[in-house]
Amino acid sequence: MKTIGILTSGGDAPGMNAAIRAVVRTALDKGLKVMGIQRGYSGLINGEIFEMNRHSVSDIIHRGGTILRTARCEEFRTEEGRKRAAKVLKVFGIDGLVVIGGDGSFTGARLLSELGVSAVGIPGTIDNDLAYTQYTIGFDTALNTVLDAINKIRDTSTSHERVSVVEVMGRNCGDIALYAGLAGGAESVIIPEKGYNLNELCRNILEGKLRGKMHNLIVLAEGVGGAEELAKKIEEVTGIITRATILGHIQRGGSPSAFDRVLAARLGAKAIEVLLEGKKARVVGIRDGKVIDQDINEALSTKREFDEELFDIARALSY
Ligand SMILES: Nc1ncnc2c1ncn2[C@@H]1O[C@H](COP(=O)(O)OP(=O)(O)OP(=O)(O)O)[C@@H](O)[C@H]1O
Ligand SMILES: O=P(O)(O)OC[C@H]1O[C@](O)(CO)[C@@H](O)[C@@H]1O
Repeated sequence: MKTIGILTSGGDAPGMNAAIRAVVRTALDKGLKVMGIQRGYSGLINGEIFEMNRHSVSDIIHRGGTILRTARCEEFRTEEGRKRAAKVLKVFGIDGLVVIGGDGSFTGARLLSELGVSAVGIPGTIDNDLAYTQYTIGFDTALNTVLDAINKIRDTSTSHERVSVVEVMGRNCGDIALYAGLAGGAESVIIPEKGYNLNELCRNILEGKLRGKMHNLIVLAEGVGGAEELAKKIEEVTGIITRATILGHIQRGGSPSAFDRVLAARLGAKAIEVLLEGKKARVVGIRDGKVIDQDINEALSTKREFDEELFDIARALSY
C-alpha cells in the first residue's frame, strides 16, 4: 500500500472533519501518500482528486461539515458508474480507499471492493443507525444540539402551559429521539421501533396536566410522521394548545463534541491500520469502548437490537 484516497459521502455529520484529519495525519505518519476526493462518489467518478498534506487538515478539528464536501450520487448506484470509479482510482494510483459515511455509503464501498478496490468504512452519520457499532461519528453532537433545543422549548412550553412536539432526524432509527428524550426529561418519545397510540398519548398528556404538569414535551423521530400533523391531532383530542418544532438540518451542523472528536481520532487511526494490514473490505467501529474492525458484508447485515431497557427507563422517568 503506497497511496490512499479519502472521501466523505451521504449526509454530513459533525466530526467528519476530525475523522479526515485523523486519517490524513495517520497515513502520512506511516509514510503513505494521501489523495483527497471531493464530493463523495460523484467527485470520484469525475476525478475531483488532489494530494493532501499535514497542512491540508489544519484548523478543522473543531469545524462542522466536511472540507471534502459530500454528495448523494445516483451514477454510483449503477455498475457502469462504479466501474468508472474503480478506473479513476487506478489512474490516480490509489490502492486503498477510506469512505466516511452511513449505510448507503458503505453499500457503495462494498460493491466497489467487489471490483478489486481495498476499501474501509468509517461510520459518519448523525443517525446512529449502523448496528455493528455502538456509536457513529456525529451522533453525540447532534444529540447535544437537540438537547439544547429541548431545554429552550421546555421554557416556553412551561410558561404557556402548552404541549410541544419536537421533531428530530433519524429516518428509521429512533436513537436521537430516545437519547435526547431521556436526557431532556421528555414526557413521551415516539420512535419508529415502537410506534405509538394516539389515545394513550393524549391520556398521558391529560393525566399529566391533572397532576400539575406545566408542560408536556414529546420528542418525535421523523420516520414516524410529521410534527405538525401530530400536534394538530393532540390539540383536537386534548383541547390543549400544542406547538410543533421541526429541528431539521440544525442537527447536522456545529462544532463536534469532545466525544465525537475522540471517536473520530480513534476510528481514523484504525482505518489506516486496517488498510496497512492488507484487509480488503472492512469497516471500523466501537464496541464496549474498544475500537474494532469487521468485514463490511457482516457489518451491513447486522440487525439492530433495539434498546428496550433504555426505552423503559425513559418511560418510567417521564411522568
Ligand atoms: N445500494 C447502493 N449501491 C451503490 N451505491 C450506493 C447504494 N446506496 C448508496 N450508495 C451510494 O452512497 C451514497 C450515499 O448513500 P446515502 O445517501 O444512503 O447516505 P448514507 O451513507 O446512508 O448517509 P446518511 O445516513 O447520512 O444519509 C449514495 O448517494 C450512493 O452514491
Ligand atoms: O436533507 P438530506 O441531505 O437529504 O438528508 C436528510 C436525511 O439525512 C439524515 O440527516 C442523515 O444524515 C437523516 O436523518 C435525514 O432523513
